[in-house]
Amino acid sequence: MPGEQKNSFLLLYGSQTGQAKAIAEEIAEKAETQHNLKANVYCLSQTEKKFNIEKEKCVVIVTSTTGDGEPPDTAAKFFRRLNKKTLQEDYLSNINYTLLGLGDSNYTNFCKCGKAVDKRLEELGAKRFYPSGFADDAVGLEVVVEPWMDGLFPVLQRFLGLTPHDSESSLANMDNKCLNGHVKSNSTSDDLKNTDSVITNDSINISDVINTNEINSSQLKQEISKVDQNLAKSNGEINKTYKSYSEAMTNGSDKSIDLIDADKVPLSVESHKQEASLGTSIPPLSESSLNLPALPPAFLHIEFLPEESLNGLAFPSAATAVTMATVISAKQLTREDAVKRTLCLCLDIKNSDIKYLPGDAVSVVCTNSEDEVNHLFKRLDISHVADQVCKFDILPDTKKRNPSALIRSLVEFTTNQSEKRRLQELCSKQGADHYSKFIRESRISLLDLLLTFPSCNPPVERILEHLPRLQPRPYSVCRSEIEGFEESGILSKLCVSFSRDEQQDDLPRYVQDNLLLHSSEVMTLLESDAIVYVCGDAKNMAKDVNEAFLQIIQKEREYTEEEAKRYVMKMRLYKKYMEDVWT
Ligand SMILES: Cc1cc2nc3c(=O)[nH]c(=O)nc-3n(C[C@H](O)[C@H](O)[C@H](O)COP(=O)(O)O)c2cc1C
Repeated sequence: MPGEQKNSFLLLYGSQTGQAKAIAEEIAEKAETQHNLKANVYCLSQTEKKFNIEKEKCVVIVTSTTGDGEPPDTAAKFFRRLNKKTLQEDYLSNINYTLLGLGDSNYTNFCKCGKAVDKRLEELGAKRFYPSGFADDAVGLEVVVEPWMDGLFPVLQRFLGLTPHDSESSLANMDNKCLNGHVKSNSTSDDLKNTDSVITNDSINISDVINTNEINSSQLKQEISKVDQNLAKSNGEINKTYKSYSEAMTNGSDKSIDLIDADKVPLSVESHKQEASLGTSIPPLSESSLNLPALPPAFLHIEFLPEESLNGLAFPSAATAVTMATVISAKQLTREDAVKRTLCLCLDIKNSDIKYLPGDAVSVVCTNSEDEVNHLFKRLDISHVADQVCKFDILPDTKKRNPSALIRSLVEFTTNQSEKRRLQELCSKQGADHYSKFIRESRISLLDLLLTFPSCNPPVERILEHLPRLQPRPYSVCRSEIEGFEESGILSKLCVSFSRDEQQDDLPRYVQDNLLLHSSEVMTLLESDAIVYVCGDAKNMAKDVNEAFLQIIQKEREYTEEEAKRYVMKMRLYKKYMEDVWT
């Protein structure tokens, strides 16, 4: 834009739940602090107010996809403007852009919004100065985001005519037009079993793990005594990342090994040798060819607390203190052959202060298995302090609280050279595929990693930097009270669907069936300014409900599918179609 600094570029984000925004902010921060670049960051909703894309020279867009392949609410206006049929073919011929799409391959329309914007920009003459990337939440956004971001800066510097700090552009590594994080197959135990041909002497296998009883813990002990600290018996937090090794490695195979109960180990070693090999087929890389992410400084400090301060720590989002409830009955709602079992649990909260209304959410705090926690304590050699209470603090002068990627941070604490090498490979750009396959898709946990790399002995603070807090599980409160609303006239009509109950075939099983059954009434309501609230499962219910509305509009008003879609899109835009959905 006229008057802009030479090193500046426009950075736009479209975000529904905050991830694209956070990534855009990270790009802006890195651009400024590490690459002498200046990002002018705006939400896509600020189109025409803060920026006019057609007047820009260099634009970076980060956008997610929501609903059933829809743009985030904040990007809807931008999206509509961009899709105007009246725009000339060369409308954006002056701009140069790149795009990072966020999505989730569990959804049918993976990264639909990012892909549509990318395509439309190209159609309107915009030039892609750096390959667009599409990151998949199902396997971890970082698998694509990190290398994409790393490669972006040198290209931006060159593009803006600045001297790059690092002329080594990763463009060379990106021979595709787009960097696509959509993982097509799921890595299973079979994938791992079938790696015979690639197992080398370098491979790390389970027999190494199990036979290595001697863990070098001196470093850890040193670290612990240095900060004179205790560890809380925060088993939830410590244990959150643990998935049983057997689950991760053999995926339900009857040969599965049981690491859950430490006392039940020793494990059946031989039959699992191959399953446990991690990333063995990465071609040998020279030290200098490994492009590892920089390791940020540690930021966590641990402090003793007196015994009496145990418990009472509220969850940030909780409206009440955590209280104990007794399960007084449990009834299975689903049939025996149902894919998923649903239970109706009755909890006794007589002795608690909890009061609730329909619409509130009650969260259940599920603890982790004590055995798993103990196993991790044992591996970290901290069992002797595990029952003591402690407080974590971010060290003063910490600029950024994001830890480095877990595996990257483990490298420096690994003494065995071949293990170290394997970890380095797994966190290098070149090892990204293997990271996806052997770590992320196989759902390898922290404990799995530590067991697989026995010479890796990180101090506990570095581990804690990576562990997410144990999250409470929210359940919506609903009571039969709502029927009272109908009786008292607050509700003029109530239609309910009980999809899991045994019922006659001709009755509407799902909410979408009920909508279609009342098609004409629903259409009348839509036209009299009704607001639709959709709440629940995103993948099936919200998608099918959206489809039911499209059908109703087409049927009742003889609209084409395109027109019906525009109708619903408009409702979304004017907040007449609201979703609170999750997967
Ligand atoms: C309700 C909902 C619907 C979603 N629909 C899609 C979809 O249709 N296609 C897709 O690729 N990802 C979909 N996603 C995944 C998001 O795009 C992905 O999680 C992304 O990282 C979210 O970024 P944001 O926080 O910036 O919105 C959906 C996520 C949610 C919560």
